[in-house]
Amino acid sequence: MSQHNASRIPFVVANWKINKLHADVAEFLDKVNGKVPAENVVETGIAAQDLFLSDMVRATAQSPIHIVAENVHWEDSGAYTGETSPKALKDIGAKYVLIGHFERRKFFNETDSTVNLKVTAALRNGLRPIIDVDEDMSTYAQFMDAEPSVAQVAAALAGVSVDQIRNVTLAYEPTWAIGSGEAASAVQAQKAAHLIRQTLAKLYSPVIAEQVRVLYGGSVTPDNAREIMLQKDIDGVLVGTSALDPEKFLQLVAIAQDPEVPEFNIENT
Ligand SMILES: O=C(CO)COP(=O)(O)O
Repeated sequence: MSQHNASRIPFVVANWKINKLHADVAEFLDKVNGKVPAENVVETGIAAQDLFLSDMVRATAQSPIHIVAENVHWEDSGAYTGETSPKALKDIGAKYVLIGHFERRKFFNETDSTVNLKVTAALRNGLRPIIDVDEDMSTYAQFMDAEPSVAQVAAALAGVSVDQIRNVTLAYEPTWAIGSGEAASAVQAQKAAHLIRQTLAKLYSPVIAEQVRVLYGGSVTPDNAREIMLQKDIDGVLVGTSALDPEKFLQLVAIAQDPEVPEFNIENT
């Protein structure tokens, strides 16, 4: 993982989806504040519902944890009832935004073209996109061609400049692994991350491809994270269920910090 390139600091991102209430958010942050490493060692982010983000920015003001939105609109302002402006997210102190998550594609009709509009809107406003690319079982069979993932990467990044790509993180999340308890194997995840990196090399350059972070997401737990994070092209994890638990979140961060260490002891944090 990141030891291969200094710009690829390991990154652990929690995606809470819509699973926490106000009091749960405060309790979680109380438990992890002061226990995550500096952001030049492991970067950490927590994605939550928009309505909690301002409170979370305040609660983590003294912490390196970054606050992540789960979605964003592609226009900065205007008559778009119910949407969230990228300008407003930047204004409240959000740093990253998830774009193109499989659940957004499945339940809210997001397409490659709306993903691309959102990516460019985020970058225009100084937000860093974490772009999800997925793959379903039927395409996995022809995985070495892996056109869907490759096509999603290319479509999401249309119009993204060489300067902007440095602020982009990609996340490979196979649809069948999300919430299923069945993560991709480390080898499968590595193959996909490598393919994403090859796509970046074609779109930009081999040097840039080595500088962009690629995460894995889908049923990551403290038990399987170590092997996944040891893979050469994987720079971190995007975690749903396990990251609802503050202790597991801290375990994942500790693994990202040093995946070679076999056992993590929470007492040592
Ligand atoms: O969707 C995910 C992260 O974005 C993964 O969710 P799970 O970790 O619950 O599989």
